[in-house]
Amino acid sequence: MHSAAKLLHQMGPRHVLVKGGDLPGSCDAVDVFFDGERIHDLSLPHVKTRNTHGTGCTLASCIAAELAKGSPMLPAVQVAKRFVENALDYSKEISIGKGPQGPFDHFLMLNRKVHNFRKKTVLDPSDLFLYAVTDSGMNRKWGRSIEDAVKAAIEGGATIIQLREKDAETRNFLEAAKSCMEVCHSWGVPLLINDRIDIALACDADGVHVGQSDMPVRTARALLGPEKIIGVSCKTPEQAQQAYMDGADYIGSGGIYPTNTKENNLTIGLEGLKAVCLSSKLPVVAIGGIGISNAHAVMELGLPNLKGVAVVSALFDQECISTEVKKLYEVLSRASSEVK
Ligand SMILES: Cc1ncc(COP(=O)(O)OP(=O)(O)O)c(N)n1
Ligand SMILES: Cc1nc(C(=O)O)sc1CCOP(=O)(O)O
Repeated sequence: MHSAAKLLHQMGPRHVLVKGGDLPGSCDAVDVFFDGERIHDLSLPHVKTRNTHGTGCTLASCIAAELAKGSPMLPAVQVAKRFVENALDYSKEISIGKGPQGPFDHFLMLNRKVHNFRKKTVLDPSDLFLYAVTDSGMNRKWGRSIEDAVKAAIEGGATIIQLREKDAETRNFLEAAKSCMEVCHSWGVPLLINDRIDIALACDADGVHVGQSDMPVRTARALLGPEKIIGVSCKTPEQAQQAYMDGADYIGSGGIYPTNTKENNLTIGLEGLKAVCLSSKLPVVAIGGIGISNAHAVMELGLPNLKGVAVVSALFDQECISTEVKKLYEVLSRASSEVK
């Protein structure tokens, strides 16, 4: 497929997409996209069905529609591929006619609206505006419980919370997570768990945040189901494209600035953040070394899918958490009203 894509490219088109959905013996439908420089293997699970009549036309039309909306080529292809996969899954039980191939339901979106079948949007992207990420070491240093730190962050205006408790013992972590869930839900603020899918399941958290070397997004989705939020860390456009393909709900991208909170963390800077935002349709939250003094510079990039900042030490390594959250909220509000 790679060489076919390269040979086709030599004939003149700027981009080539070779479809591999019907390759025998593969559990994934792998398509190959070539832009003249890089080959991208686009892989989604293969939907087993005889109802495939019309998939090629739908794929091409969906790519054209995304391009018309202003999307670059690769994200347009990825959106179209996801759409076709959803539509195949949706149409797999249809039984019309007796031939070897059945129809693909082209009225998927309409029918979804009629039957209220649309996948629930689990994350409101505006929740990423002021994302507070806890740290057990900082709480210990200031003599606070996780619950008190979370309560103070929410009182100050945090819009989403992540429990990032790297050295907590499982039993203690679970108990704390359960109490934080009560606090968060009484305020209507989503609570995510860093890395630990087991803790998220056990306390019925709103979702998880995973890194590139943690549980893969697709496995996390299979374990958590469609209703939970999954965030994934991305430092490169390739990772951001994959995050969308894998079904993540948002991207955490950093380190924007150097940080003392995470050891040996690669700083990607504002340029790296921009590249990640531009290469994915997913909402993005910036992380790493962000605080009151530099949050404005991040948000003034004015990228439509950059929805907020995620912060650890500038909130939790401080004497009064709620005061720092309030100050940061003001900086972010000012920056976002300026770029609108
Ligand atoms: C919002 C957000 N973005 C990025 C990260 C980093 O996650 P990860 O890469 O898994 O690193 P650790 O947090 O596990 O050190 C995050 N936690 N939150
Ligand atoms: C947890 C984390 N992830 C990062 C990434 O770049 O993915 S940077 C980081 C630490 C952020 O802490 P602070 O706000 O104190 O700099």
